[in-house]
Amino acid sequence: MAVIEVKNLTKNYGEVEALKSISFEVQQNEIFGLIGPDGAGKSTLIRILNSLILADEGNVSVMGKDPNKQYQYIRNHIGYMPGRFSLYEDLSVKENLEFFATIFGTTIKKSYNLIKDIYQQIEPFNDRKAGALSGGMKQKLALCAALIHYPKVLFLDEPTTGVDPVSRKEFWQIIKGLHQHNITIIVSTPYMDEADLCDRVALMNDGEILRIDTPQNVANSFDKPLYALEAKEGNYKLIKALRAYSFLDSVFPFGEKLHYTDQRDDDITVELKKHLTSEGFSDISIEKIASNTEDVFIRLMNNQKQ
Ligand SMILES: Nc1ncnc2c1ncn2[C@@H]1O[C@H](COP(=O)(O)OP(=O)(O)OP(=O)(O)O)[C@@H](O)[C@H]1O
Repeated sequence: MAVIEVKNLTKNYGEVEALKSISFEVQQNEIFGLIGPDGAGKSTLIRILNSLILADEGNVSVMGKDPNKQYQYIRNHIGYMPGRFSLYEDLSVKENLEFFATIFGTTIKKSYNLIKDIYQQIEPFNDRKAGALSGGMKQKLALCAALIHYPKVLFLDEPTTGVDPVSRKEFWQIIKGLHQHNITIIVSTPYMDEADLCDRVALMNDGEILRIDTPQNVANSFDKPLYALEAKEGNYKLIKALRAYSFLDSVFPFGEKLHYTDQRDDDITVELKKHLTSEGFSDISIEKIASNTEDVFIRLMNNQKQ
């Protein structure tokens, strides 16, 4: 059964088209990732699903309810962790949790089974003011607060943005652990590597969904042979030379190398090396590689611009 159904959803802020007629479904107990850069429309989408803002057009159903009309039901049965820390900095860890538990007519004790793995990590700081916690701890507290009423659906808006790599990894272990509690999770992130940790992802850019699929299918959907390139002269000169090459299909920086596709589909390694040598490049390395989610995303975004 689909827990979330979105059909032709549109949202504008004045001239800005934040969501351009998007459609998708999220199934029960999925970890569904909204992957995309700043401004893609992820927060807008999450806020509409949460009943915090209204859509301009389209149909939305969350747990079978319309966020415009049955927002009280939705708010009682979802958990929401906004992008910015939104708890009370002047209250202690325990006071914050007790406050949110009271709002939902529950207690920390009643929710303990669900939150214990996370809560145990912040419990030693129970009396510390939330404002004095480290970034990773604040994030765990916010997650506990979002879970305090045993939500059926959990929305996490960029929970790992600005978080150090170790805390990011820990946080994803926690998300995975929530799976066993039968909670459907919608998580947004600008980090492409986090796509692989979701069951399915929607790649979003500029108010549109460019692709929805499992991370494996997305990564495998690159439609051309892909090469990683480098040369002693450096990426800047190499990109310039490749842009002038008549067989170029696409080239973009990727980590310390360049990722390159050619108009020809047969193996061009020897041919391209010869060409770059004739252009004065040395220590040239050209390697045929497997694509990943980021390659596919960059390609889809480039196609979207054209
Ligand atoms: N309240 C608002 N008023 C005007 N424009 C807005 C408002 N909220 C968002 N936007 C614009 O709508 C577009 C989508 O923004 P949104 O915040 O949904 O994207 P996002 O993918 O969550 O990215 P971010 O990480 O920057 O929040 C952006 O162009 C943004 O500037």
